[in-house]
Amino acid sequence: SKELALELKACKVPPASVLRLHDFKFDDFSLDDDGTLKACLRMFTDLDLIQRFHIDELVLCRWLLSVKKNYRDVTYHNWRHAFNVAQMMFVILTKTKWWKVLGEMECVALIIACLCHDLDHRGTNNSFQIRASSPLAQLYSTSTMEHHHFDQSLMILNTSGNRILSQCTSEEFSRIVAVLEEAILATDLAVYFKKRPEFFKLVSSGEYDWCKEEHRSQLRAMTMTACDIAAITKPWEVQKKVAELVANEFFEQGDIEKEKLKITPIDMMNRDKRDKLPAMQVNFIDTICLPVYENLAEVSSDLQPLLDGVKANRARWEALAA
Ligand SMILES: CCCCn1ccc(=O)c2c(N)nc(-c3ccccc3)cc21
Ligand SMILES: [Zn+2]
Repeated sequence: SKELALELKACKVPPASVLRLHDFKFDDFSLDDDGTLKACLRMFTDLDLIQRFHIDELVLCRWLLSVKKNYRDVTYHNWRHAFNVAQMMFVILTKTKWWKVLGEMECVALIIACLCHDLDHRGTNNSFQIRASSPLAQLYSTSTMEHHHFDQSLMILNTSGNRILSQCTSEEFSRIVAVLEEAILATDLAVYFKKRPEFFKLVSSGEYDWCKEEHRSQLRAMTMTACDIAAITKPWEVQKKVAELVANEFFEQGDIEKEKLKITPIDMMNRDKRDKLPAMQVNFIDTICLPVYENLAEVSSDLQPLLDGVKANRARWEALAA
C-alpha cells in the first residue's frame, strides 16, 4: 500500500464545509472509504496539528491507512465507527473552542484516540472475552478490549513509516501517549459508569474548574464517551441504521455464545428477543446517553444540539416500544 499512501498524499482534500465535518448531524454513511481518509487529513489540517507537531504528510497518510487496515470487517466496530467518533470529537473541539483550553497535545491525543479507540475489535465485548477465556482476556482481566486497542495504537505509532509523532520531544510524546491511554480506556462503558458520578457532581455543584488537570482529565473522558455513542444523537434515519448495525453485531455475539459457549445470551444479544430492541434503546438512552449529554451541555451550551438529538431519538424509540 506504498502507492496508496502516495495517492492519498497527492489527492485534493475537500474543505471541511464540503465534507460537512463541522456538522453535529453529520451523516455517518455519507463518505466512502477514500472520503473518510481525506476527511481525516482535513481534520488534522484544520486543527493545525500537522503544523504544530511537524507531522510529515506522507507519514500521516501511511499512518491513517495502517489504522484503517487494523480495523476488522465486523458489523459495527469497524473503521467507519472510529472515523465517525473522530468527526464528532472534531465538531466538539471546534464548536466549543475547547481545542484552545484543553491544549495542543491533548487535542492531538484525543483525535488519535478516537481513530484508534476500537482497533482490531472482533465484534465481541469484554465479558465475552472473559467467558471465552480468549488470549486477550489472559493478557488483560479488566477493560480487556480497551487495553488491546491502546496496545494496537502504540504499535502503529511505533511502526517505521507511521511515526506521526516522531518530531515531538520525548516529554511531548510521553504526555500525548498518557492522554491517549486514558482516553482509550475511558471508552469502556464500565469505566464511564465508575467515573461519571464524580464528574456530574462537579458540574451540578458548579465546582468544575478548567485549570485543574483532574477536572480536564474527567472532561476528556466524558467527551470520549459522548463521541463513542454519538450515533444516538444523529437524525433518525442515521440513528436507526447504526442501531441495526449495533444490534446485529450483538446478535452475532449471541449466536456464538449459544453455539460455542453453550450459554443463553442476555436479551440485548439474543436475536430471539429482537422485538425488545425499541424498549432496550429507551433504556440505553436513559441509563447511558442522557446523563452524559445533559452534563456536557451544562458545561458548554454549544453542545445542546447533541442533547436535543438524543431526546428526539428517544421519542421515536418510545413510540416504537409502545
Ligand atoms: C457497544 C456499545 C454500543 C453503544 N451504542 C452506541 C451508539 C448507538 O447508537 C447505540 C444504539 N443505537 N443502540 C445500542 C443498543 C443496541 C441494543 C441494545 C442496547 C443498546 C447501543 C448503541
Ligand atoms: Zn467505539
